[in-house]
Amino acid sequence: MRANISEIFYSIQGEGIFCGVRQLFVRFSGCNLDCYYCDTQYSEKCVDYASGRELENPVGIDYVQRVIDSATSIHSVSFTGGEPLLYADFISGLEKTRTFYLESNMSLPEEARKLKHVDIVAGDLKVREALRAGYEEIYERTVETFRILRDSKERVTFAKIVLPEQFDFEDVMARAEGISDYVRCFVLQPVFGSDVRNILKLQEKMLELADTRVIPQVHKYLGVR
Ligand SMILES: C[S@@+](CC[C@H](N)C(=O)[O-])C[C@H]1O[C@@H](n2cnc3c(N)ncnc32)[C@H](O)[C@@H]1O
Ligand SMILES: Nc1nc2[nH]cc(C(=O)O)c2c(=O)[nH]1
Ligand code: SF4
Ligand SMILES: [Mg+2]
Repeated sequence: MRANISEIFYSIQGEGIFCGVRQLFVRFSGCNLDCYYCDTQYSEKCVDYASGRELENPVGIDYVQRVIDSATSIHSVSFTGGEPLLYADFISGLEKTRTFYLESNMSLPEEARKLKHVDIVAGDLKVREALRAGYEEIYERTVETFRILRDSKERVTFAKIVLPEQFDFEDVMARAEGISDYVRCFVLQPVFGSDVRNILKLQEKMLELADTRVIPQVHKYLGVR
């Protein structure tokens, strides 16, 4: 099995409730959504910063398994992208020799069913303002994906809500309520560099519903990948 991978690197997890842990990141190329704020680009080749090599895409599963098996002092392996659920078959074909952490837009429930063995799910709940079209259908698929990969004794699942300065307060509250049974907590993540005043007001309201934290993208302040 093969997958298009943009980069493999070590860094600290810069987002969400595991902020600060050391991870091996595997970044898949390509996405089914088009968020206006997306900060991610893909290189044509797979750049493996862990070993200082460049590989042709698509990369074979045996190569990725070897990188994972030789990873040193990591908390977990972060599968991100792009959208890693587009590569659910590939990820489920890997032997879980480390803790698996999934970073997903949560819009592909059929693919999520293949990935029930992941240990940590950092799932986005997209706000209407993030997307150009098709929000209602994407939201429905998001609820279903959170239901499939819900928080449990075996898995930590939390939701990240990435917020611009202006957003529909009531709509975000209602959307969050729709998945609150499936997540351990909410993380409000500002679109990087934007004003947080409205986000702090939202936190105050959302705390009536669930544990809700405001955490920015820490890796960008540190200037690391
Ligand atoms: C690049 S995405 C990859 C995983 C998946 N496609 C998703 O959106 O969750 C990783 C995380 O970065 C967030 N993100 C992307 N661009 C951002 C920005 N400019 N400011 C804050 N968060 C951003 C996404 O919302 C997501 O939580
Ligand atoms: N350090 C660091 N932490 C991250 N957490 C989520 C990321 C992502 O792009 O998925 C990311 C990333 O790109 N870098
Ligand atoms: S879903 Fe993730 S990778 Fe895709 S466009 Fe949005 S932020 Fe970028
Ligand atoms: Mg990133």
